[in-house]
Amino acid sequence: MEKDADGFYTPAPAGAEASAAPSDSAPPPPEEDKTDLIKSTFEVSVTLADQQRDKDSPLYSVKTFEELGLHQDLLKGIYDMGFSKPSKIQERALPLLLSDPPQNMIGQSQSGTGKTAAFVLTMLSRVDFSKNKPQALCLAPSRELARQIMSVVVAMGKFTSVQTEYAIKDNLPKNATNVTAQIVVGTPGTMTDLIRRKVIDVSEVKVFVLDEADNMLDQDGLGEQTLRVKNMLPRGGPVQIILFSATFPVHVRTFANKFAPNANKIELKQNELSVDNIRQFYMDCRNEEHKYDVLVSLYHLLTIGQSIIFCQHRHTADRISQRMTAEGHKVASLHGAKDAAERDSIIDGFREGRDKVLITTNVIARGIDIMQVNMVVNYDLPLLNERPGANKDDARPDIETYIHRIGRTGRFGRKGISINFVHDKRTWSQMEQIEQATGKQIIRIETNDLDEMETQMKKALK
Ligand SMILES: Nc1ncnc2c1ncn2[C@@H]1O[C@H](COP(=O)(O)OP(=O)(O)OP(=O)(O)O)[C@@H](O)[C@H]1O
Repeated sequence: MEKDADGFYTPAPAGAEASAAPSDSAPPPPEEDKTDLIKSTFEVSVTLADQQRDKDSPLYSVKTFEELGLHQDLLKGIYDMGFSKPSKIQERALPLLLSDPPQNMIGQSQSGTGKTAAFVLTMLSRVDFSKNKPQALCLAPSRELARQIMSVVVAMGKFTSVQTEYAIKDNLPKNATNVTAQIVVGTPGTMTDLIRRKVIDVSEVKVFVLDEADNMLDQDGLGEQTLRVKNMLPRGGPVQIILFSATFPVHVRTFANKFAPNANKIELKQNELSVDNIRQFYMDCRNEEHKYDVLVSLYHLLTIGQSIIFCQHRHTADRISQRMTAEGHKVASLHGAKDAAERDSIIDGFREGRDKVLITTNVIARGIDIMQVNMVVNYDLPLLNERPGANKDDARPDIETYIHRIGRTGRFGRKGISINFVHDKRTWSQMEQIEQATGKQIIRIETNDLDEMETQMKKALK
């Protein structure tokens, strides 16, 4: 993050993190890559200060962090991270989260508006650093997100003596016996396993956080595993349950209310679900093969900043990344079938800007926060789980996943672009359903006029 003398915020230039990395791993972009498009991203003078003064912005706040009742050491951590003013969700949620006696919370706010800080600051505020026992547990749907949340815990807790531990696959040694860290962040399967084996003693746990809570509670997803963790928590002492997400579809709300009874609630209206700084486009492709050709023709634009290409299936992600690599393009691919170490190194490489194009599945559709990502491509539109034997033509779009996918760009007030590939009647109708559900227009761009495409994109990023 970069701020100028007036407190204005300038989006981090593409590859900014990379320039902080050793020079052999992240060479500066060649001069010829610095097209008008990249300049336009640099020169965007949308200021964070302006957005934080606009009542309608999710980044708006009246108060300062000092007024939210945070400990001095945490304020130091916040300022050290470069934050100056809270966002709307932080301003509204933190006083409720920190009040005593602790109350449950169901909090909703658009992607990239700072929910992580709200629950991380709560965990850091509630734990007793003098006790060497787990006191706050946080669950996320993917190891990538758990690792990212942990990096926020560590950064915000930099001026405290907090100890942390992961509950993610292949992280703790097989013979680990006793976790002494106060804050444990992980995924539900591994967390359950470690609690069952008494590696994690939950007797002192007082905060339980679910990030991407609608996904974590969904019976078609991680719901069962998450409930298992909750049922192992101490029943005597009150545990503060905190659920956060950008989306809470109707079908999980009832369960969320049961899971976090009597919670304070912060909710969004249906037409507020995605932020306006993400401009949405679609490209009319002729067929599956043409989708691939169009993607390749976009390669130059994809690499100006960073981009994420979402596919519905792992094999598609593998196939197109292998094909593009064989044709001399540099792309990375990530999905759940890769082993833990490989997943870590792929996402780290992308985060550090060594790779600019990441081809993936829904595994990182949620939560992943990489500022330089200014483009998301839905190579395949996200679909709800197809029931065995169901007619393919009836497949419905997965609106929540769509909102989370496009939310990988346009983080904390930055501009971003999303492009949907449609290639037949079915995908066209699915896109229309998405447009209707989100209330946001999706604009057509030509597939065969690269100059026109670049012009439109420049405009969108301004
Ligand atoms: N008050 C603040 N001032 C400046 N930057 C902030 C502030 N709060 C959060 N950020 C930054 O904004 C980005 C987005 O925050 P975060 O990842 O918490 O969003 P989120 O609401 O959890 O999004 P998602 O729904 O996609 O998970 C992060 O890079 C974070 O460091």
